[in-house]
Amino acid sequence: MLTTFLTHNELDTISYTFQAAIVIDVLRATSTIVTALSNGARFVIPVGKIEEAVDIKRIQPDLILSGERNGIKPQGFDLGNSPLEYSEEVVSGKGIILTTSNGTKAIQKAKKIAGNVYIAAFLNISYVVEQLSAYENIAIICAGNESEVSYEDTQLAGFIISKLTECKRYSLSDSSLIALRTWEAIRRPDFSGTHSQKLIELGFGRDVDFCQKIDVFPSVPICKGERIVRNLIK
Ligand SMILES: O=C(O)[C@H](CS(=O)(=O)O)OP(=O)(O)O
Ligand SMILES: [Mg+2]
Repeated sequence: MLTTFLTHNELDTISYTFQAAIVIDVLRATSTIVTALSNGARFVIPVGKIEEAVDIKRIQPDLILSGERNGIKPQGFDLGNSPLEYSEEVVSGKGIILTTSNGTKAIQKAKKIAGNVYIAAFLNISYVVEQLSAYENIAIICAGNESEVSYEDTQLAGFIISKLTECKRYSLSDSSLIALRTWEAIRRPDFSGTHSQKLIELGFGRDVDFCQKIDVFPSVPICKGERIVRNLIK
């Protein structure tokens, strides 16, 4: 069964569990996590609140404190939520604390409903599908924007469902069918939604271009305890 959640707020009332969950926040948290780990970061700690992130940094000052609120890097933070900031020179060998508006909250909620939690972006989609095809009962979690559906996240969910159902027979929830049909209508990333526009207005147009790239990084981040680590695909 493939069950899709179109926003992270939908997880608040879930009382059942899944073998695996995949978290999608194309703009921009999961694109940033995939990029950071692929560029050699040792781990990412996803955190819901700014104060929590700052507390971790106080105890472990060597970690990079990063994230955003309203798209912008909070005062005193080392990095924002732009994947392009997470170059090899900046993150290689480092641990990162990340707090964002939606993505890191979605990851924390995913950990409550599944033992195996993976992180997806267009940047690593085929590698994600390879890992997921081992499971029968999968939650596909789109972060969305608070309780609003995100167009890009829904497209990627549909792309993943399209690839998974090519290799195996799965039942689809209605939300999975909505995501699949959204993807099938275009069959390429279409970043014409409101979030892309907002990021372009904030000066992050290059992020919007970058996050549309497919299969740039052969790695699938996976949650291990409080950390997200790189699962290198050979
Ligand atoms: O930084 C982002 O892209 C968003 C925040 S906003 O929608 O731009 O305000 O955060 P995310 O948690 O990655 O969706
Ligand atoms: Mg988002």
